[in-house]
Amino acid sequence: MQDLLTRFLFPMCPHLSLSPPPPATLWLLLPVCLSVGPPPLSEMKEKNPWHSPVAIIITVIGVIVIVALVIVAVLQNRPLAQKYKYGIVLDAGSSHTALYIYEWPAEKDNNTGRVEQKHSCKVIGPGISSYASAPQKAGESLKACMKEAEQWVPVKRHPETPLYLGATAGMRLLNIENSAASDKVFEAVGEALQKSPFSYQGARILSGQEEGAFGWVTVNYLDDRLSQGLETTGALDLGGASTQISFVSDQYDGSESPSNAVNFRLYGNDYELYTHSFLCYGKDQAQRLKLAHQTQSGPNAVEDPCQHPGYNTTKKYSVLYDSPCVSNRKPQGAPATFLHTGTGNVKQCQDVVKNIFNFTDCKYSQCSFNGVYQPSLQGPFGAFSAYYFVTSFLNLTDTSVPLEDVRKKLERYCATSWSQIVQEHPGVKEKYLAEYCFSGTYILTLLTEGYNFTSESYSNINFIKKIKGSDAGWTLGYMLNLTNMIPAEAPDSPPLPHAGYVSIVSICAVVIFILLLFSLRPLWARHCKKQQIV
Ligand SMILES: Nc1ncnc2c1ncn2[C@@H]1O[C@H](COP(=O)(O)OP(=O)(O)OP(=O)(O)O)[C@@H](O)[C@H]1O
Repeated sequence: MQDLLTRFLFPMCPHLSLSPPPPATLWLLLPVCLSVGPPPLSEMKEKNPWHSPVAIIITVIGVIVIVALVIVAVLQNRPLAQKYKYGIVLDAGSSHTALYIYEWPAEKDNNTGRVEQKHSCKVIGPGISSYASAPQKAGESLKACMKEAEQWVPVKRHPETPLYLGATAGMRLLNIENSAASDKVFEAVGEALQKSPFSYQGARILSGQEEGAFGWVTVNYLDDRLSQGLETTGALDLGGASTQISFVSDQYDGSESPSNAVNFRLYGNDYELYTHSFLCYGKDQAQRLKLAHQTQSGPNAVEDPCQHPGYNTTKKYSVLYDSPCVSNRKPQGAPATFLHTGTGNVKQCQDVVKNIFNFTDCKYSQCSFNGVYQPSLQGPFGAFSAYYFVTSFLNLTDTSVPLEDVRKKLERYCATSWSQIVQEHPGVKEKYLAEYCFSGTYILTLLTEGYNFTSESYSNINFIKKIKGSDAGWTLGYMLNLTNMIPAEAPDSPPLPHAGYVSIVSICAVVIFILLLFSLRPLWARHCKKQQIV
């Protein structure tokens, strides 16, 4: 090649030198040769070589190349039409089933905080455990939400979209009571879900520990605490049939009560999580526990301080005791029904509620209740599900309000007559309305006497429904875990973002081009001089 240059190209530039320069400098001289062109000897000293037509052409080409480079850099980094992936989780709870659709950018499977809830659908009817005597209906009940999901997820993504069903305390209880019935419900549900166009990954009962731990993952993932290695938030979940508490405590290394430990390695950080699920201490089952206690003394009628004055309803024993949480407490010779009336007295309600807890037995260094170990509370807490439904209805989500004032507010609410409550809240389900006084009292008792939140630490609780548009609950954490979307190690990131890299390369190309031209000027001048001398 150098030979070619010496033979053909160099003679085209006789103005540079009569004897060809060494081959290594030929390449460097070439642009100068072409750009400068052979000036007439007379003008050699005066005329600015940069004004020659070839120089202008070369400059224009240089500018075009630079503009092209910049255009390539800009096009390379323009926001592309984003492609998304999807995942669907059905939360088959004790009181109802809900479907959640999650969405994340297709190329960012492993990135942090990018999975978001796209849509949720509340299945009409009760939880799947209520279909024990007609399992087919459990499957049918899911159809409407599954149809909705088909519309929300783009058709071409259907076959690759994983679909999971996780059942919680309602099915845990049914499984304890009648495992054959629980299997049949799962069979029916599985059949229905297999017919969907999604990639069905199975239905199973989550353990209480999983429910607590995945709720904690969800809260901390959505808050970007895991990826950034920040202090984590504890998770408080109050369902219909069970309740979970999960948090990281410096005091807990799993040696005391190891059954409460869950270990995670997420984004390069190790977490030793304390978690406990109390079966039968969800809001609905706790109400049963309380009524079961109250009906012991007088089976025909219960005067309930947790119901509003004027509340008066006949209830069936068969319904009240239809749960393994209370079935062994049914009073001997109990009538078919009992009269449930209200007196609306919070202090007495608190005393009745306390009866469902055992605060005395504890074989560990410290306990929450029922002999369950609990390390000292630490850090902020997110409280969701029924914690939020109840406190938001009662206007008690502001935890900066002193606990004493919260209690006074609840006292006034409970003392309000039932007729007034119904009149003031025409749009609220009567079942919920009848329970807010009890639920509020239960939540305060559970938090303060059960989990040992004090007047100070109570203000560390945040009652939440959603975080950045996604519902707080176990479902997102469950899906992130099953799809391996949270890496154990922090992902290696390139030292520069792509846009930065392209910009730096472009700038360097321009600078090198300019430096090259300038560095060749003396060379060019020397050759011109040589020509003059000759
Ligand atoms: N708007 C509301 N007001 C009051 N209570 C509500 C409201 N919506 C739901 N609930 C009740 O809150 C409780 C918790 O609901 P959630 O859906 O979280 O529980 P679940 O998943 O059915 O229960 P579990 O997790 O124990 O299986 C249930 O008792 C439910 O009936």
